[in-house]
Amino acid sequence: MNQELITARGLTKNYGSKSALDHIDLTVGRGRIVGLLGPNGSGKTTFIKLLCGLLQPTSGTLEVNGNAPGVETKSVISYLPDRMYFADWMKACDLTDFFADFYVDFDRPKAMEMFSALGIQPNDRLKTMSKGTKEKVQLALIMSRKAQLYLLDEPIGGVDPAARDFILNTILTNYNENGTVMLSTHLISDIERVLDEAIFLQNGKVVRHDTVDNIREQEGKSVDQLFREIFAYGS
Ligand SMILES: Nc1ncnc2c1ncn2[C@@H]1O[C@H](COP(=O)(O)OP(=O)(O)OP(=O)(O)O)[C@@H](O)[C@H]1O
Repeated sequence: MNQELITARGLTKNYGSKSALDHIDLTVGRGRIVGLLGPNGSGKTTFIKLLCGLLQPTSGTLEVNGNAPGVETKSVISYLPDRMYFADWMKACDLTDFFADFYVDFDRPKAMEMFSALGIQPNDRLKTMSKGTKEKVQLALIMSRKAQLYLLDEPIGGVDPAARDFILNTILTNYNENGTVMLSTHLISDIERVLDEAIFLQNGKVVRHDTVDNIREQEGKSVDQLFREIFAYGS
């Protein structure tokens, strides 16, 4: 198992004449926490959906664990989409049943523990919860799988700053250590303390992929500062 977890070669995705990802080459190893960073429309969600097998590349190749996204890779990926996909009438505890049925790697006691730490009542229905609480429920479920790759599309967008810290600590302490977490976000200053690596996307191209330590050492600035410079309007 020494191959890279993610390998993209010349990965390109077009929507009609619009190019969302343009000849991406990158590799990501195991046990990493990786930030997928870029302005609106830079291709973050498209990349995540390609990894999940929800979209097919227009050209180039993409592999997770040496396999093109498909049935085999789906069983090792735990995916938090950018919007809620559960029916509103479901209770938090119904969702744990659902996950237990679907995923052999789901750890129900862990999910219940996380619900409790996040102040989520298992018998509450989603429709009675605030947007941020629904996000916490989803994240607790997603992180309670023992997956190899966690793909989190904007996991902390809707939650308050105190909950953000708690969620980031949850990500740090609760995921499978040999697994990799890739998360897209605009809240870079909030998340950069947990990141090992950052991938900067701009107009569907990787403009920088480096470890956070290298960025800090070589640039003498935080990832958030570097992002603001690279993507400054009018620059
Ligand atoms: N279904 C679609 N049909 C046509 N164009 C699309 C579609 N989905 C995305 N795009 C375009 O592809 C580009 C990349 O979109 P994507 O959603 O991957 O970006 P993003 O970095 O996730 O953006 P955001 O930060 O706003 O969520 C954008 O120009 C977007 O308009």
